[in-house]
Amino acid sequence: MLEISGLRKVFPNGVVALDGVDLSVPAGEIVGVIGRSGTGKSTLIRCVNRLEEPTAGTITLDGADITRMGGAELRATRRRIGMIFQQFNLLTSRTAAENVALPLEIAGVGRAERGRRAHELLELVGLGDRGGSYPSQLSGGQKQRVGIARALASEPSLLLSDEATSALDAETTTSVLDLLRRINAELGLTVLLITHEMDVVRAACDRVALLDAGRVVEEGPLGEVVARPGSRLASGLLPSLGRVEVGGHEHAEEVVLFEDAEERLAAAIADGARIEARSTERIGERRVTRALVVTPKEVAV
Ligand SMILES: Nc1ncnc2c1ncn2[C@@H]1O[C@H](COP(=O)(O)OP(=O)(O)OP(=O)(O)O)[C@@H](O)[C@H]1O
Repeated sequence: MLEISGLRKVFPNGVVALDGVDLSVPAGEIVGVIGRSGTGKSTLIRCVNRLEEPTAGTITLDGADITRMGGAELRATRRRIGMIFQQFNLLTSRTAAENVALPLEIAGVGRAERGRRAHELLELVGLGDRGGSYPSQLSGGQKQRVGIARALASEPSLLLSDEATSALDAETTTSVLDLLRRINAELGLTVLLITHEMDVVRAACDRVALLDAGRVVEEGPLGEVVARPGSRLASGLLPSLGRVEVGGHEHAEEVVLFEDAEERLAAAIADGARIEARSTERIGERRVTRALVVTPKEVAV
């Protein structure tokens, strides 16, 4: 469990990047932090492993406050926190297996054991046969898989993902996010992921927080936020189905319905409504149906 409380970061030039962030990342969940460019997402994630020094606030991982740690304790905690990056950050002069083995080398693990673990981790991310390849011989998606295997080498309990799919095309993004979900389920890994893309949140996260000007302005489980009227996260997660031209005696409305969608729409149709467009998808733990409904003015869905 990661618990961030009252986190502030003021840079020496006076920029307030984080202005009192409160955020809980429950153990074993994937939490997405979404926000526009410059809202403090990178700064937040960098404070968690102390690549950036917080100005105030606390960050506790399984009860221990990371902001107060130093020396050996901080180094040991950092080993429990893996990180993956937008640009993969692989060493170009090393093979995939050697990149994965790097954290183990730094931790003083012997050569044979490093090789065995690196191979195991590459198998886990679907690259069991590419250990001898150099980064230049791998696709973007494969490089990120190597990055994920490397992040898992020190058996972290928390994985930080900094726009890990932003440099990848849509199809590769889907497969990397599927991999993250799989390792989250198989290894019970907790994941804090930052992104500027709602599609990433929809595909990968259990919970989401909206960061705006250095503060969390809205957050919750995906299935809960989509049901909040007027929520910025809900409108981001549920893009509009489009517009329809209607006559003066008709009324067009986009409705969001949940588990009782079929009954509600059937009742509306029985009352004379027509459905111009609809889509149903699973968001978090809920089945969400959006429908563009045209009704005679006196009927409501
Ligand atoms: N080292 C630094 N010194 C001064 N200001 C900084 C520094 N790093 C970031 N900032 C500023 O802090 C604010 C938050 O930046 P941050 O990179 O955390 O945002 P972000 O949401 O990750 O944006 P992006 O998606 O563009 O990376 C911005 O105004 C940025 O210019």
